[in-house]
Amino acid sequence: MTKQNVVPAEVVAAIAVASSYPLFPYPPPRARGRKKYLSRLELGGGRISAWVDSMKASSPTHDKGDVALSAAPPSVEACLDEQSAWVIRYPSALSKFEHIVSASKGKQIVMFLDYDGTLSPIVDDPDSAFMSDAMRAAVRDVARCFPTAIVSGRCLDKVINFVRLANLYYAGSHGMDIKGPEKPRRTKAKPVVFQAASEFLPMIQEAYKALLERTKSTAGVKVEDNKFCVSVHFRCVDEKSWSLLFEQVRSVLKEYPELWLTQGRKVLEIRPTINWDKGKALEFLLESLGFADCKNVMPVYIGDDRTDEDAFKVLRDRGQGFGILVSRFPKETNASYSLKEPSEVKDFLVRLVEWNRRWMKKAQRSKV
Ligand SMILES: O=P(O)(O)OC[C@H]1O[C@H](O[C@H]2O[C@H](CO)[C@@H](O)[C@H](O)[C@H]2O)[C@H](O)[C@@H](O)[C@@H]1O
Repeated sequence: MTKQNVVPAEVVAAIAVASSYPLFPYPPPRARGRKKYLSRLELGGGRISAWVDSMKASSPTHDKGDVALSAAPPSVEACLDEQSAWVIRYPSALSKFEHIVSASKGKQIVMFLDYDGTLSPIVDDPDSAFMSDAMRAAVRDVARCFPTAIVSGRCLDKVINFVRLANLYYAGSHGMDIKGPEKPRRTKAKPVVFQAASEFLPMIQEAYKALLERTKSTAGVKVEDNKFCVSVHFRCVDEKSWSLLFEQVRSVLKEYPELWLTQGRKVLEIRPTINWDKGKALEFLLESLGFADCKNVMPVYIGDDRTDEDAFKVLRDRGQGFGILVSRFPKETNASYSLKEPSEVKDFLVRLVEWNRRWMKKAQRSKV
């Protein structure tokens, strides 16, 4: 078999799509401070085509046919080169497992897990994004070994219902709604309940209703109420209607200058203009767990989406722990390692639990 034969068609397609839309590399261009997301003013006419291009490039995993959109798709060799260079830069967390655990020795691992695309595979219907029983068992076992948090764009209740595990920390609405277990295991840990954007709740609910109303003529759209943010899904919307949909969303945002627009995997996300994201939630949780200034903590964050980049960046800036990006395709990221898909996330968690068991046994034996 030649090298070319082993390139999966969807990898070629996805790289082609990503390369066709250079305006919005992954992660999206960063402006300082509050300009991180596009505000009302920045949603002016000139940006629409860029947003629509970015909508096309989001979540290529699910849209193999997108390759046809590219005027001149890159060659298979170019895709291969890019893929191999990327894997060298962001090696698989499974192949570097020994390296990862040896860096964790003597440190307290704290596990942060995104939900969609990390614990559950991406599916067309957001209400059917269930995690497998095997994944649930892996997360349950990890949470028995290390403090574990689920950090999601979903609203808190929804993500708790999907995961259905006690003794975990949950951060919903992109970290704006945080809840810890009733009885935290760590003695130093404070009971956690925190809402970063409560004053925005009436406005978000109003905007949610307006978005439902304004986008109802667009077939396939799904507007999801995530309590402190709203998701407008376009995964099932015909691509020809994307600019119209963007216009409809933009017309609502014009009425709410305190709300911002960001983008995830085939989803437009509307959220309050507060300086709070998954990275801030990670810091908040570390502090609540009593690890604020601790040198011996090893936070591990696994996520697949643009919003997870905020958490990866916090870890990079702290020089502590590491981020793992879940992606089958080359993407710019602040993570250090990669995993291809949720099934690899499960394998990684299972290995971590096994390693911890062996380590604990060894430690006990050496005490006797
Ligand atoms: O932070 P996350 O837990 O990753 O949540 C981000 C968004 O995930 C969900 O949407 C994504 O997954 C759906 C189900 O697989 C998929 O249909 C959609 O296209 C993806 O964007 C969720 O529905 C959103 O509300 C979250 O913001």
